[in-house]
Amino acid sequence: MKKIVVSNLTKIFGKHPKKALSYVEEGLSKDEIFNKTGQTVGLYNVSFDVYEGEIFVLMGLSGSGKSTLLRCLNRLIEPTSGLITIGDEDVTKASSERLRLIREKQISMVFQNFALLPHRTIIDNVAYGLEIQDFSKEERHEKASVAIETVGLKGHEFSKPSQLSGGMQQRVGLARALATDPEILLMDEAFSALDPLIRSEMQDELLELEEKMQKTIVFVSHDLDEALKLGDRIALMKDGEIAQIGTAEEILSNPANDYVSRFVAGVDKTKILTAENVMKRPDPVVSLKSGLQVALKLMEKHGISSIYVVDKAKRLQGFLKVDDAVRAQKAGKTIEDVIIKEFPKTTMDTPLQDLISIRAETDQPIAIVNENDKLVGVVVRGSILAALKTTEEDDEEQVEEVTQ
Ligand SMILES: Nc1ncnc2c1ncn2[C@@H]1O[C@H](COP(=O)(O)OP(=O)(O)OP(=O)(O)O)[C@@H](O)[C@H]1O
Repeated sequence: MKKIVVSNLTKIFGKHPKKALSYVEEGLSKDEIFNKTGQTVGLYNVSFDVYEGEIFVLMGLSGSGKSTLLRCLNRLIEPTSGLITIGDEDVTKASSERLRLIREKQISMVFQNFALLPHRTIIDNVAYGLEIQDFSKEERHEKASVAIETVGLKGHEFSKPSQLSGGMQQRVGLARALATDPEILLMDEAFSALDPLIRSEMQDELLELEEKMQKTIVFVSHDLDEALKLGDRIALMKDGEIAQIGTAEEILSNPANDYVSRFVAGVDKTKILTAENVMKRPDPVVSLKSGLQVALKLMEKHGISSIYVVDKAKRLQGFLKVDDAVRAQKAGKTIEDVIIKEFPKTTMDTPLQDLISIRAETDQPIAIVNENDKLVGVVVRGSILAALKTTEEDDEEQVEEVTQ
């Protein structure tokens, strides 16, 4: 279900957006527009949806418009034009009183610099959002304690922020955002100020928390690895526009243009892509009860030297080699007598790097099965090589393999 819908959002910084807008429409660059008008194009014609319960990452270089876009969602920055719908509500039309309520109850923000109040204890920092909502002290502390426990800071309730490490302070920031139980979390470079190890730990914890909480999260990051790790989907921004939206796999395996290709060029695809991204259809297969004759016919028709064998429920039973099948048929045997049951088999979420290791140890294609052991795909060497190539030109040279 769509939680946030952004349509044709534009933000021009400056007092005379109209002139700048007409220049953007003419195709002038951001710099040219600034030189001519003194106005800065923050965002131009941005549209995307965020689904309930997903982590949607806004990624891009410095100045590409990530923070502007994030802040437009709760109108900390006023859009110049366009529509933002949250749930059923058009946020661009919300009154200032309604906006206050939305920010208090529906959308929380986590900032890079933690933004904690230095003289307050951790529990009172976390309870801050509840305090403005006039909860009693008892209720505030009760809810804040739960949030503190959620982020793993139990025992630190009465410390002051300066007594905590950077990583712990950002946990407080997260707990404060969670304490009001918002539907949406906006996280602006929330982990960027942390040391790499702590940062990676926080990313893992956010993923774990998200699994339990199922909040809708919009996460700004300029770090590609972070975006790939956290994002269910990623919007890659360039000069105030969206260059591509997609899952990490989609962006890596099918970059929309040269800019995206260059942006993701250094990524180790073997850790991101999985069997699901590289497998091909297991076509054809033969069922156990069809018998050797049908199996041989299918192999001949498709020009293949082996075939997977499935049972009535399409569960994978093994595979059959053409030579074995011919010999068995002559000897009056059945598929069961010659079916090979030892073969590489794995699931759709197996990373490419593991597929490569499996493939290195065997000549057989790798069978990909679902949770019911049904054959859903097959990975041949050509599919792995093709996935590792980056440019379209390379793709044309795809190595074909006909073992299957
Ligand atoms: N208040 C402002 N007034 C004028 N220009 C602004 C303002 N805020 C942002 N901009 C400009 O809008 C563009 C987008 O900035 P934004 O901060 O959204 O980028 P960003 O991708 O978040 O960058 P960073 O990672 O450095 O924070 C930039 O050119 C920036 O200079």
